[in-house]
Amino acid sequence: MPLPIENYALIGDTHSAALVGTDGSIDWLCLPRFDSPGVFSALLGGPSDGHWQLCPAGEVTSVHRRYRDETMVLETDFVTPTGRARVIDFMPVRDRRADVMRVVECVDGTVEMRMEWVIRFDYGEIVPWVQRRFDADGRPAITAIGGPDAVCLRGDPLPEHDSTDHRHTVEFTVAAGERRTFSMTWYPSSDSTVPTVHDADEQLPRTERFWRSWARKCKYRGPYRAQVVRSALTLKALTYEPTGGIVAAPTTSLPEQLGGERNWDYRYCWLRDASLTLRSMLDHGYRSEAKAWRSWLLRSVAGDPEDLQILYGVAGERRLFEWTVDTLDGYQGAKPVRIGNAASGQLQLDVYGEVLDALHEARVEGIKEDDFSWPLQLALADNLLSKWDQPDNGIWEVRGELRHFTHSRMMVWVALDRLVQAVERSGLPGDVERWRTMRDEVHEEILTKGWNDEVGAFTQYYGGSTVDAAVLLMPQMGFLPADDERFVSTMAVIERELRDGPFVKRYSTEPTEADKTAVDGLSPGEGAFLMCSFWLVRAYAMAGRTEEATELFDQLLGLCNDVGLLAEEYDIERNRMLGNFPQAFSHLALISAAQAVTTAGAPDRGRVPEQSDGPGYGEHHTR
Ligand SMILES: OC[C@H]1O[C@H](O[C@H]2O[C@H](CO)[C@@H](O)[C@H](O)[C@H]2O)[C@H](O)[C@@H](O)[C@@H]1O
Repeated sequence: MPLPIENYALIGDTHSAALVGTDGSIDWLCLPRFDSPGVFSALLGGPSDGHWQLCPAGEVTSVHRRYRDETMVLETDFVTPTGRARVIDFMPVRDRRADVMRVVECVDGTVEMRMEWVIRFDYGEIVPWVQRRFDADGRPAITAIGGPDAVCLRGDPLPEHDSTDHRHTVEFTVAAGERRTFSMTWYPSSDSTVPTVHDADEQLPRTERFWRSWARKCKYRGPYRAQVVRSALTLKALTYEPTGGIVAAPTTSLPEQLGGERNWDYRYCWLRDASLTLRSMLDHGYRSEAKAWRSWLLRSVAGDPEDLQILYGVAGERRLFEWTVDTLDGYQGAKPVRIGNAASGQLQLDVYGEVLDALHEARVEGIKEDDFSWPLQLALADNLLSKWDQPDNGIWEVRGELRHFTHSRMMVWVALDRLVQAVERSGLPGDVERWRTMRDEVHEEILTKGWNDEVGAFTQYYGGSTVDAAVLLMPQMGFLPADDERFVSTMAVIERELRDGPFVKRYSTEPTEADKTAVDGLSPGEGAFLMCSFWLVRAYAMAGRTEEATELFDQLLGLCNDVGLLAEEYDIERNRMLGNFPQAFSHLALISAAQAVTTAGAPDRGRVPEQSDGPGYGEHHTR
């Protein structure tokens, strides 16, 4: 049985990433890319679907783990009755191959360790052909080959094969001061030679230097620096370095409802998620990531703008057909396990607003347009104008009826507004008269059709009677000021209908009296959506409700797991994380809320160097 989601930590090499449990087991890893088939898929089934466990053989009295300061190098300390062993896990920043390295150190006493390595390619389907061989340097290795993939395992001692269930296991003892290293390297099965081993003593400091130098660039200097940097590191770990694409999360099918069907594959680049990530990186000094993402975007959407998709593969791939892995039981039984994402074929008008807003922000930050980037925005504008008034699937990618979602309409306004600003402020060429007229028409339309007098709020969609947390973005996007009485009233309805303690649901998944069909076309029930809570923090801060903003933000920080990570959603009743993990949405929203709280409390804060004295993880977990 896989662990609770919050018991995992992430290691990565900006090509792919692995989840390591508090039990020392790597239960999720896809190689060579984020969206490649899993080589360890125990997370979505059981141990026999592939995992790599390294932990004490006997009783463990406690486990403590942390990232090595501002890096993605994980340290897990296992305390046992006979001593304390430390496992250091990391993925060296890549040159041409993919490695996972695990170092065991005995901190004190003596500890009997156990390693179990179960390698399965293609999401648990392929039991590979395993051999003991020697690499080019004559060192012993175990190689596993299946289809296009091969891996080799090195270390001392190497595990023994158990032919009954195709596991490899070994036990060994470490005494205080002793150290053992293990590594697993992925390579194409067509390579005839086994790659030589990389030296952990070189790779560890090199990997640490990479992450530290990246973290040092973060401009945020307020009381929440530790949490902001951890979130920024997580976003960087979700970036596919060769192309600049950013995945929404490194996992698929971690359920939004335990045992439920709301299981989706997030190992792709959503224009929405990536645009929001880019904005948050730009706000904190990461210009080169912003430029790389812009290039990814330009390449991905190049071609006929009519064919614009709302998500792409990490290298810009368009075919992301959704299918299910029926041989996997799903995370703690939540079936199906989905690969690919059918949302790629949806119409989501808000995406135009998010993309044009992020590119506007890049311009404001001094990233110049080039021969490709402004013509592309003009093409996006033409494309939007050909469909701007159609009903769509909305930000939440509903699989029910298409509607005029108020948030989508607002983001159409954002798209037009940023185009107008490009001409007015940056002197770029464009049909500004037309855009300005349409922008003002859409504004008026939302104020009329999105507003419901009886409810006293902007509703989820035109003609509806329920609310949606996405409307909290109105002041942030510049659509209405935070003290506008219609927004203040909408915020009150959202607090009443969707808020429970620090948690905010994105919308109600229950059918209503007025509308018998659940808006998302799925069976009811899901967790609270963490990004929505961070939006509320920001809305409070913008409305001058500083104390409420700070209090809510501190409570939300308390929901982060012991190493500062957040999933997409939270199960309020069971006090557990839900959904794909860690999710870019949650972390980018944390960064943006931290900035809002910091500057709302003291407008000159946020850029002033000072010591981090904010609350730590897990310290404010109250409802
Ligand atoms: O709620 C149903 C939809 O759920 C997923 O979409 C969510 O994740 C996306 C990636 O983070 C995000 O952009 C979107 O706003 C979220 O609602 C899933 O990917 C969809 O296929 C599914 O219909």
